[in-house]
Amino acid sequence: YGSTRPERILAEVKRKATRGDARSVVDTIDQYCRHQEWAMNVGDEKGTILDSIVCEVKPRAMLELGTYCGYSAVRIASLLPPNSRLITMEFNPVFAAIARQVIAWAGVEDKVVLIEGPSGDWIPKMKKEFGLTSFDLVFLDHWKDCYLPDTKLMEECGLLRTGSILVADNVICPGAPDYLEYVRGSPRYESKYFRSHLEYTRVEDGIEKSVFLG
Ligand SMILES: O=C(NCCCCc1cc2cnccc2s1)c1cc(-c2ccc(F)cc2)cc(O)c1O
Ligand SMILES: [Mg+2]
Repeated sequence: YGSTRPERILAEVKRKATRGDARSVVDTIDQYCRHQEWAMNVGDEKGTILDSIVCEVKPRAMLELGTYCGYSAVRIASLLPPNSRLITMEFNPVFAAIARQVIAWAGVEDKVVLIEGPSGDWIPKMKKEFGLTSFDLVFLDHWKDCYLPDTKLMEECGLLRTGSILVADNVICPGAPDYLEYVRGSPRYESKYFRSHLEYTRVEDGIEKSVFLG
């Protein structure tokens, strides 16, 4: 029987990473995905860009769309100030089950809430479910054709405030052209592109950072 890629990544984390050491979990996954088998983590190069934005913003309330194995959730959670929380959303229950274990192994489970299901269903009920006013920072890393509709939905649901920051992975590869056109063309956003590469490859990719102006 074949294990899944996320299961093999979890096995590698349990074998090689130090329990409670988020950095070692991140490095173990990067090593494995660079040298053994590619996987769609944001990766070390784009991860460094994400780290710098998280450190600059110091979000109290952060949302991640697209958990996968929990790589970026661990990366982000390890940088969050005390009393802040990352809500990360995953559609695929198999990925979510693996991510919960990776997050626990890294010892950041008290900063992370993992929710399962499609973003379109969850976004309208997040304020009530989590007693939120708005998100300080949102990392978009889920279906690329959902970046734009979900951004509009977050605006409509009042989940963005003046100064909220959107960080979008993969705006070049696989690409999110409609999203890019929107945030770059809208007077309600101040957008900036950080050129990088698709995780573990030489293919061009990048991260778009967009400040909501209200
Ligand atoms: O698809 C990607 N990520 C999204 C997985 C969608 C799952 C979810 C949907 C959904 C809906 N609602 C709530 C939560 C969620 S989670 C992705 C793909 C590549 C890639 C793949 C092949 C390739 F040749 C080149 C790049 C690289 C990346 O960095 C990616 O992030
Ligand atoms: Mg991605």
